[in-house]
Amino acid sequence: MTRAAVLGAGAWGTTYAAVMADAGTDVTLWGRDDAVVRSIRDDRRHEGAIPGVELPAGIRATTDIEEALAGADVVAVAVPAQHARQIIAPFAGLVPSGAVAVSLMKGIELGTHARMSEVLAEVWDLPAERVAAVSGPNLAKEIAQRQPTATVVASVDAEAAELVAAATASSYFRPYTNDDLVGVELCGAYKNVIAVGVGITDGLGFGNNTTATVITRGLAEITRLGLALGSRPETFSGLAGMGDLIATCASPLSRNHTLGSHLGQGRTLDEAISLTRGTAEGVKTASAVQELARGAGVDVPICDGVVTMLAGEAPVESVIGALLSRPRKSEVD
Ligand SMILES: NC(=O)C1=CN([C@@H]2O[C@H](COP(=O)(O)OP(=O)(O)OC[C@H]3O[C@@H](n4cnc5c(N)ncnc54)[C@H](O)[C@@H]3O)[C@@H](O)[C@H]2O)C=CC1
Ligand SMILES: O=C(CO)COP(=O)(O)O
Repeated sequence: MTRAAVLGAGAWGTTYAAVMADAGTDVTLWGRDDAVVRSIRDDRRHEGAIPGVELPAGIRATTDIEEALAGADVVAVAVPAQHARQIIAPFAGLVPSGAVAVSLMKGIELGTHARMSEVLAEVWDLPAERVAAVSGPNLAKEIAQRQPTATVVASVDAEAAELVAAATASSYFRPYTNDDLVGVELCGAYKNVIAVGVGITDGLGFGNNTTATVITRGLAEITRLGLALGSRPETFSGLAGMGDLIATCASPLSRNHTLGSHLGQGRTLDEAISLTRGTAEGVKTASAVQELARGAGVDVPICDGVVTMLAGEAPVESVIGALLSRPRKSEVD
């Protein structure tokens, strides 16, 4: 039986541990908060992150990192992307050699522009074939209720991807594998920026045409940047690309979408953050993606607009006006 550790007992770490337990994997969930861990262990609940859900009996929960990592074949990490490096660094000597480290996170690190699997590999000194990322249309609350969905397990190593896929496959969760790690991670991080943008237009009261336009042109710029970074074109029309954009940009469960809609309704960024429960990665990742795109010489107008609106540097209406009045061009260039 595969043994797994999931680090980070927020909405996604807890849900992913539940998926693993339902898939028959021997899973231990590590969290820093004693009360949360006790509630998961004793009451099979995490009301703060996934209210109303009874977790499977198979999840062990602990605040003891050594206990969580002992003998793990798979180590999955779900903490806020901008803090991941600092959170996981102390565990370097405890990750079993040969384990596959999996990023469940959807962000790009500010300053370094590193993808989260790169952070795991660097901090834990892992070879590329022991690193993977999971990304797709995976709103935690729906999955915790065992609603059907699919996801993508990406790794340059087919065996590593298959190990992770097998450890999570169940009657409601279908993992596909993909060797385009760069593309899959870029999609997961960048869709959060686009979801903030869609949220803003929702908050302004615009309808489905606007949503579809931002999603579609958002996908065009994600694809443009991804291809410049060496990704495969097919990844962007897949589950991690179009699939996750649809889920996140359409759902009120999305924290990025929710945060954007508060901004569109005229709230400040601080107000929007405090009204949005949980981690909205798009806020910091927007600047990281913008810098990454500048370095690659790629035009990312929606991301630029989101960065400007998040910084409060111009009224949202004028940023949208500027986007619409850019010089006309061919759709397919
Ligand atoms: N919630 C969702 O539907 C999904 C989230 N993700 C990604 O998963 C990542 C985590 O998101 P969520 O679990 O939703 O966020 P969350 O805000 O629900 O939970 C974050 C967790 O990280 C923990 N944490 C923060 N600082 C810590 C520290 N210093 N040491 C230990 N733990 C610490 C918090 O206590 C919390 O339990 C993000 O990158 C997000 O984009 C990916 C797919 C779905
Ligand atoms: O990644 C997600 C769905 O796939 C969750 O989106 P939010 O982080 O915006 O809630």
